[in-house]
Amino acid sequence: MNKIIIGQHYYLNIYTKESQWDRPDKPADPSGNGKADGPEEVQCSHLLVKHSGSRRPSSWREENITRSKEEALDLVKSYREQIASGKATFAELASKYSDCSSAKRGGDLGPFNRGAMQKPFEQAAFALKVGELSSPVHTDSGIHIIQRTA
Ligand SMILES: O=C(O)CN(Cc1ccccc1)C(=O)c1nc(-c2ccccc2)[nH]c1C(=O)O
Repeated sequence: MNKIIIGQHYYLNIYTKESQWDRPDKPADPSGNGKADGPEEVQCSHLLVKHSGSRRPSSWREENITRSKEEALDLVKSYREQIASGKATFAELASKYSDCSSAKRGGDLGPFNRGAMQKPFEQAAFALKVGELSSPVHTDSGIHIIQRTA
């Protein structure tokens, strides 16, 4: 149990809201990216593969999408592998295979804040570092690979 000494000054980082007894050895980082809850806004691209259980099993690619969820997951994993190994770029595969209308923009969704996307998508996107590829993400729309671009 730490002793509390009445009247002892402590130091508060006004950006990350963290406090400490010892005098900080460097100025606080105003971008607030030091700690706490991560970025306010991210920019991402995604590749969506819909399946028979998608809320809207239709897209610019295919009027009536009948593939199973398992088939969709196999496809998403294969696209992820091609991107991660450098065999193809994210934009090449998203523009050819994504069942989202953003396929026309290489999968780019532009910048967004928390609250804009379905929760599983948001959680995955905000946990990525810039340039990082997500694991397969399941939403009501289908199965996604997400790449954070900013
Ligand atoms: O889920 C639904 O009931 C229908 N949707 C939502 C939707 C439909 C058209 C445009 C944008 C979003 C989709 O299935 C969908 N979701 C997305 C999506 C999901 C997560 C992040 C970004 C886009 N794109 C699409 C699309 O057709 O183009």
